[in-house]
Amino acid sequence: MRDETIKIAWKSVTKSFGRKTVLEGLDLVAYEGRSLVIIGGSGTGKSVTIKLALGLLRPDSGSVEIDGEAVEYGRENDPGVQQIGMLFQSGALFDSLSVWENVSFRLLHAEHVKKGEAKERAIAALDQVDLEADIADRRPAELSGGMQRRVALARAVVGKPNILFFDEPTTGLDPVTADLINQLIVRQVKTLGATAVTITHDMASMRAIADEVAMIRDGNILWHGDLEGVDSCENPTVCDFVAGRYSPEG
Ligand SMILES: Nc1ncnc2c1ncn2[C@@H]1O[C@H](COP(=O)(O)OP(=O)(O)OP(=O)(O)O)[C@@H](O)[C@H]1O
Repeated sequence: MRDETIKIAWKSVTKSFGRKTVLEGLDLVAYEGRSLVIIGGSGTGKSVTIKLALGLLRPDSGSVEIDGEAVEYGRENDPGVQQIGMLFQSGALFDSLSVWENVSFRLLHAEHVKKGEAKERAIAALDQVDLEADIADRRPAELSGGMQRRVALARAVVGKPNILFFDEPTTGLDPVTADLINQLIVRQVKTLGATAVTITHDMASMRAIADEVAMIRDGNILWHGDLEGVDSCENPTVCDFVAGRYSPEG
């Protein structure tokens, strides 16, 4: 039986930038312990949808709720946000910091964990993504792109969050490395029992990660259903999008 507890709810969310309306009354839910993948054309508002849930953007109207409580704009450093892990597009590591300092950045600077303990926890998180402790003192620039992405994943999970956001986690990686990242993401989501919300243009990644898929179009959710519904073509526009077929409607 599926756990139908709603973890994150976007409720009639509207968001414009200048005269451009990006989200127009968007309704979406992410269920506890499930992995939701958001797809849609470029510039349709996928990143904006996640940024609203992180409190990095404020909706013009409507709201985003986590565990039934409205997300407040600018609350990234609040204790409540500690339960959220985020993997940004292309990893976004700090070049001037060592690998372990990157992984434990939030532990050191927001939670004020002591250095020794923070390093131990960083090494444990690196182990979770199959990276050896001996890379902890290296700089990100010394690592391959795939390893950097794993470090970024370790950083997202080090605080044992119960919500994980992934923004284009496989962009720029070769298919084999992308597959490894997908597997590590699935493993982390399952180990933590987290609710995951992923944005991707990579349909192989969607298939590997998703329990559910939602497609954004024209400022709202065109379709939201189980991954199987994509393959059985419940919605022809979603089906065309996933198959990479141009559709004048889409
Ligand atoms: N801070 C901002 N200021 C002005 N415009 C913005 C801002 N953030 C997003 N936008 C605009 O909102 C629209 C949606 O952006 P968003 O990044 O959410 O798209 P996306 O669906 O994630 O696209 P992509 O798949 O190409 O990454 C775009 O037209 C973008 O230019």
